[in-house]
Amino acid sequence: MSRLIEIQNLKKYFKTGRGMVHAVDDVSFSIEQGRTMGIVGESGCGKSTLGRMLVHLEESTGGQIIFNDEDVTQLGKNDMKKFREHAQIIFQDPYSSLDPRYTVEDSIKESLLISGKYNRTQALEKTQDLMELVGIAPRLRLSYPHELDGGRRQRVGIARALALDPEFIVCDEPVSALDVSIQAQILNLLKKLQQEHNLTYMFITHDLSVVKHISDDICVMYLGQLVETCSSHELFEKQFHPYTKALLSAIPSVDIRHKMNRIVLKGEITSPIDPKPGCRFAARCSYACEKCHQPQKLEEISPNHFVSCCRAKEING
Ligand SMILES: Nc1ncnc2c1ncn2[C@@H]1O[C@H](COP(=O)(O)OP(=O)(O)OP(=O)(O)O)[C@@H](O)[C@H]1O
Repeated sequence: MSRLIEIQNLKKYFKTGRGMVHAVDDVSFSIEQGRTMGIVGESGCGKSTLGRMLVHLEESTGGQIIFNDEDVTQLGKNDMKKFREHAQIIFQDPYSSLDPRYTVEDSIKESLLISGKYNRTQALEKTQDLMELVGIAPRLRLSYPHELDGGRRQRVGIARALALDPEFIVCDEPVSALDVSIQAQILNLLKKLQQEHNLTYMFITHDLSVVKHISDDICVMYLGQLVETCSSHELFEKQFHPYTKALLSAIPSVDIRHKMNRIVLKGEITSPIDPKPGCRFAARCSYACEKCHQPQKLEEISPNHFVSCCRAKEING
């Protein structure tokens, strides 16, 4: 397996009237071709900002994004245009990302025509192929977004993302706005497309049962930082970071072996504005001590399982 995307010390800070928001702070990980990296963490931890940087909808403040061995943050205008064809995004709410004045056909055809790679006839043919690929009936080609249900709208969003044959897709909460029955259909469609087209996904969600179903590997984020990462299978078996333990303890489990006592977090959430060095979870962590106020490093605690907690070994025996 080869590495498709690697991010190194990636940062995004937003300047605000009250100070600098550290939305993504020194995050590093990589994704192998054809695999899905799940990104989990509570609201405001920087998931969407990270996703937007990886498809260059947002400029990074620092760090590197290596895509197919090239640093995307250093690309010129023409190479950036090419990169943006290879890296696409699917949004949570296709209703707001689709133009209400465009029919299904126009929405999908648009990016094909803008790319300059297809003439009108070819773009129309490819649009029809894409509709079939994502399961939109031909009779819906002239429908407008408001005439479609949520599932079909998301299928249009997926067809648009696939139009230029990308290698990498950021899926930013793509099923959170859908009914549970439709969620499964869209997740299965994404999996099928991944297998057929060897796609690499970064899948952002706050829903742990969704991430368990779809991801090969998982990154757990807390207030802009990566606190734990390993394979999905391993994370649901054994967590080392106190925040990951609390996050996973909230999932209802029918399997008695994996039943965890719910850990209710107490204490103030640290502000993302000009945070102090040290563990950002310390204010809510029952294991916090003096050492936690010093900068923490992501360390390999077992093969391919990385944790950013100076007490991880001690508290896990
Ligand atoms: N344009 C911006 N200007 C200032 N702050 C921003 C901006 N965009 C995001 N932020 C802040 O950056 C932090 C991370 O936001 P982000 O939307 O990436 O988190 P998230 O984990 O995706 O949250 P959610 O699950 O609610 O979408 C938050 O504190 C947010 O308020």
